[in-house]
Amino acid sequence: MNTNNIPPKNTNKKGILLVNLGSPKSTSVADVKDYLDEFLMDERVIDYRWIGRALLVQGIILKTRPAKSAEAYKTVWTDQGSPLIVITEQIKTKLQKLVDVPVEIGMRYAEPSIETGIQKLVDQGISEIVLFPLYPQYAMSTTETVIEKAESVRKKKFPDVKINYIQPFYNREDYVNCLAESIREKLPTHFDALQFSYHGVPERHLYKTDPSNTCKIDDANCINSQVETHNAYCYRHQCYKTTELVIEKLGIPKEKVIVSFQSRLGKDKWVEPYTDETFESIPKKGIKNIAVVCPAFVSDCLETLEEISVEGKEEFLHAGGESFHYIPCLNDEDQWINVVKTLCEEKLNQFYLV
Ligand SMILES: C=CC1=C(C)c2cc3[nH]c(cc4nc(cc5[nH]c(cc1n2)c(C)c5CCC(=O)O)C(CCC(=O)O)=C4C)c(C)c3C=C
Ligand SMILES: [Fe+2]
Ligand SMILES: [Fe+2]
Repeated sequence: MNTNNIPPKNTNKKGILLVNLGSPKSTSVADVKDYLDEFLMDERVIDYRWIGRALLVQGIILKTRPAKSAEAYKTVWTDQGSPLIVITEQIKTKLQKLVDVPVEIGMRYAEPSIETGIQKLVDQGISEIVLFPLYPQYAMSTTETVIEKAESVRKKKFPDVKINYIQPFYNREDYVNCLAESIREKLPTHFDALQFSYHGVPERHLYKTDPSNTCKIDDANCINSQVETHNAYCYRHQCYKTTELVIEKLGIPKEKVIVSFQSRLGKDKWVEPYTDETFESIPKKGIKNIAVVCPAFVSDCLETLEEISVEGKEEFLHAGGESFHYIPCLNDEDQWINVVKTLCEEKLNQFYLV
């Protein structure tokens, strides 16, 4: 019996699961179609009732998009596979050298799945997992669907496993410092504007996930909101907050900064301004030399390497722009891996407190 009031040491084996979005198995049209089917049939991505979602995704989008997306994937694919998965593996390898618990990766869509990742940890005797959704800002279509999926897998297949989830880190000082430093190192000497292009979401998602019902998608009731419950769940607020904190560290005035949202899909209204429209309009306003960074992504992927660095650049130059400088994501930079380590260790320690 423990008589000295010291809690018994928690000797359960612990591990880390890094979770990213996922990519198709290959660049074949069939594999891209399977991937898009799983991704877009997620009710937290296309949030229509099942029948509406199936009509839109399987009846319309999957008829033409897989072929187009497969061509795009071919332009970024590496000998090791999809950049997103290769880079997530690199993050894992570097993190593994810094922590004394096993690290695995899992993808929300396709393979290696979240279930595969948890299974690998369980096979090593682990029963307490820190799961890290690799998204700085919260969104229903990213953080929330990862947690939902992991909980459903856990309940069905691993009921004795405990999972602690790392929360969005969009405003953490260590993350902001590391992003600012990474941008500073890569900024060209001359630029008219630094553009922060975040992945877009439909405006409807913001209303849906706002527990405070106060978001009006404007400055006062979104960007500058002081309502904590709004701020904790508003993707748009968090994107603007990351931007504000990073440019403050960089000492770049607001007037030299553009925030925009990329990769919209379908006919719904998505969060504005749209990145592609910005690329087409700003050269006419005299902004001809830009640097672009994409902080919704921690690892480079199709949406940064093709949509921004190739297509976006073409759009901008075609519209009269003179220089377009893409700033890569944090990928496996050492300072970022240290932030990942700190976030994981904070959550690992919480297992000892319960
Ligand atoms: C970083 C955060 C992301 C959010 C928010 C997000 C929302 C979202 N995405 C789609 C549709 C597509 N996204 C696609 C690719 C893609 N999306 C993200 C991240 C977020 N998505 C990443 C990292 C990637 C790249 C994956 C890769 O393999 O490199 C695609 C597939 C590619 C294509 O066909 O263009 C689609 C489709 C929606 C509808 C949505 C929110 C509702
Ligand atoms: Fe996406
Ligand atoms: Fe908001």
